[in-house]
Amino acid sequence: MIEIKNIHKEFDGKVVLDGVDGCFQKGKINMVIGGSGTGKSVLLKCMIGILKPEQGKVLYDGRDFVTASNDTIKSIRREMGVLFQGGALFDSKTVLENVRFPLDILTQQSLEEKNERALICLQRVGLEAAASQMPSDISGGMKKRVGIARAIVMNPKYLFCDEPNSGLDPLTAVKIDLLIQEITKEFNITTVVISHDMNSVLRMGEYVIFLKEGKKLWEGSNKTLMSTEVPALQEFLSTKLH
Ligand SMILES: Nc1ncnc2c1ncn2[C@@H]1O[C@H](COP(=O)(O)OP(=O)(O)OP(=O)(O)O)[C@@H](O)[C@H]1O
Repeated sequence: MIEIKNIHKEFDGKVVLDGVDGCFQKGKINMVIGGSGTGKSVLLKCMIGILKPEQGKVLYDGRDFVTASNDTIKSIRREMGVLFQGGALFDSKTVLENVRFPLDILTQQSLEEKNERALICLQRVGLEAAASQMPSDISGGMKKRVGIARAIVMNPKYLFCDEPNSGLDPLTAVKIDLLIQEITKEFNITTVVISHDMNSVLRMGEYVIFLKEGKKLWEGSNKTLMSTEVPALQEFLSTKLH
């Protein structure tokens, strides 16, 4: 479980996150939604330690990431998998080398062990046949799958996905959502997904927080989302679902 408490973040006096709370459960797809510029990516960056909030706590199963010692930060980082927007693959590495990369920098395993683990993860996303291909030779959907394989290669407890569907056609988007859902359940991961895609939110958002201008204005499940009485969320939904 990840709990965020009273997160504040500002840049040059401009408040971007204003006291955001949330509780992201294990084995569930937790989603952060909201319009453009409302602080979703900044929240994700505060959660994974790319940015430091001025105030607030990010508790990983009770361990506060914001004030943790370097050793605790390192061990929590090893428990995180991140699927970056666009996949963020290294163009000069093969698919297998991309998936193996976290093992190369974070473990002392032999090359054989690392390749074996990377191949298992590639199999899990249905891409073992593409192991020796270069990222430039595979489709956008395949790149996302490689990104997912890389994100799970360290057996994470926590998985973060930033706009996993961006740039994908609707059918491929559904397949990527399904894969993220299956992996979350199969390995009992606390998964946090930032999304613009309402189809995706309605399909899989077991816990959803809605941000507007850096504040959390609503939280609930995909089942209760459409009956919200929060005007800002109603307005957001009306622009997304015509
Ligand atoms: N490093 C930074 N320095 C200054 N301002 C920043 C920085 N990062 C983000 N911001 C500002 O914080 C606000 C929130 O940005 P953020 O990227 O979190 O929005 P978002 O909700 O993810 O939007 P989108 O859906 O368009 O990606 C924006 O006004 C943005 O300009």
